[in-house]
Amino acid sequence: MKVAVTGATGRMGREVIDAAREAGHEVIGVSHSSTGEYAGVAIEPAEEFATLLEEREPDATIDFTLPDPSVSYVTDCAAAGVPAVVGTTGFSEEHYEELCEASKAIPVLQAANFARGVQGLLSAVREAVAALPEYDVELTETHHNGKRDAPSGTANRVLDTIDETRGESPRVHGREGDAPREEGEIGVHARRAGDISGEHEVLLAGNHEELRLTHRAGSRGVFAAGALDAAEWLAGRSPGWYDFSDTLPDSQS
Ligand SMILES: NC(=O)C1=CN([C@@H]2O[C@H](COP(=O)(O)OP(=O)(O)OC[C@H]3O[C@@H](n4cnc5c(N)ncnc54)[C@H](OP(=O)(O)O)[C@@H]3O)[C@@H](O)[C@H]2O)C=CC1
Ligand SMILES: O=C(O)C1=N[C@H](C(=O)O)C[C@H](O)C1
Repeated sequence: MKVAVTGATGRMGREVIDAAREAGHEVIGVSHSSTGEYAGVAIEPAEEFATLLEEREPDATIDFTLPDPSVSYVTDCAAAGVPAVVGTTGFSEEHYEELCEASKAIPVLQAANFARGVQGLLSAVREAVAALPEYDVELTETHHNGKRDAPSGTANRVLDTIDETRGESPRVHGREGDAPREEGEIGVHARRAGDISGEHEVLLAGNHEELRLTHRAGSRGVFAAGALDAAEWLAGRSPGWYDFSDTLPDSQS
């Protein structure tokens, strides 16, 4: 597969390039900040991305950047007919609308977390919340000190999953003050420290017992591997909006 990697000099961009090279793929790096070479891969300037897509015709693009550049890259992919895998998080509603617009022309797969275990976490959370509707729920996510968006994209996905199961709950971010917990609220806590790749813990408590569901990524390589699998799966698909769960073995599609 020939794959273009945007945000090539970022933490995830470098990780995806390493994984793609390891798997024997042809890689085109794209960066807004530097050109040259990384791991034997030529890094092309972002302003030439649209031309590069037309001339080099990659099978897919993998993007881990920021919301605005991500939407811009995917819009160029739509114009050139190149499938887009998007790992970027922190999108607004307006960003999602633009990504959905692009998905009318090309297949787009956006996922807040490309670790396969997170699909297991989402299923476990759905089941636990359904089985224990009166238990208090608190969510804690922990990431490296360079992460910008909070709560994480994965945390937001977990919160949406809880809402889908037991109805919309008020979210209390980083609780403080002088009042007991309100019934039904969900506490959301974001920690930033060191080089932690990503940890999400859902705590359910009640009836003098606790249930803790935790996913911990051991390295960023986990996300890069999932994104590459998604790109291989997405290449050649029809235009549309796809979820990472669609690519996994027990999926119906
Ligand atoms: N879905 C998942 O599984 C995962 C998602 N993520 C998400 O991926 C995103 C990136 O994370 P991470 O790699 O740690 O972040 P980094 O800050 O390390 O990398 C982001 C890269 O985006 C590019 N960029 C920044 N500003 C601009 C701009 N104005 N125009 C174009 N490109 C720009 C830069 O690369 P360059 O200078 O080369 O252009 C930068 O290095 C985040 O949203 C994070 O939450 C992270 C891990 C896993
Ligand atoms: O920024 C990160 O590093 C990560 N971001 C994703 C998120 O926001 O959920 C996924 C993963 O936890 C790592």
